[in-house]
Amino acid sequence: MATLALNSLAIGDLKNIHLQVAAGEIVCLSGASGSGKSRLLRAIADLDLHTGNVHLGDTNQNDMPGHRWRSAVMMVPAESAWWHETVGEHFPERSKDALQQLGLDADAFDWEVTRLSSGEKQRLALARALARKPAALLLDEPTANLDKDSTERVENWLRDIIEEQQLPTLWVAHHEDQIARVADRHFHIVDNGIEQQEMTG
Ligand SMILES: Nc1ncnc2c1ncn2[C@@H]1O[C@H](COP(=O)(O)OP(=O)(O)OP(=O)(O)O)[C@@H](O)[C@H]1O
Repeated sequence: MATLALNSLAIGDLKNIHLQVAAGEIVCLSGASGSGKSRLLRAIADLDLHTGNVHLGDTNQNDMPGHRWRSAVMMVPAESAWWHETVGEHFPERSKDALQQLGLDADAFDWEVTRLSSGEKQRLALARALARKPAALLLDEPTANLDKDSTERVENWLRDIIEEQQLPTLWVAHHEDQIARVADRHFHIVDNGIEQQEMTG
């Protein structure tokens, strides 16, 4: 049950970012294309050089080896890389629950990754990330390739897990209606910083 805290974080054009995401809270981040949303997530995941501090609970990002930090503060990028031939090889164990809850065929573990549609890849990337039991989540447009039904199914699945496992979550989203459905708070990138928005609905 930890808070994810950004203090004076700076990367690219984004400067002096301060934000605390509480355990179980979903903070949505929006901004124009190229405004730095993905780079901000990459800085928090310690994938790109940045200045400032990121803490998960009492742990400073700088005090933990990068690979351990990234398995705790798990980023799901918009486009995931797949290292093995079949889907199942990317998972520590073959629990079919997540697949079914995401509306995927229970046999998907045996499929070759190349056979997956972009929407299936996106759902599997989420299932793969959650199977590793992270302590915080960074989601980069997690439903970008999904139709309306799949989007709502994935939103509900994520919200349940985030609540149940009390994961502080930063969720990059473009659509106001999605933000209204999932966000506890919403920030928009303005003038190289983030500005809290009023929640609608
Ligand atoms: N490694 C890098 N070094 C320097 N500049 C970079 C690097 N990666 C991305 N950029 C630039 O930083 C800016 C922000 O990119 P980013 O991918 O974070 O935007 P974004 O807000 O996520 O956009 P979109 O909504 O289109 O995905 C862009 O101008 C991009 O070209």
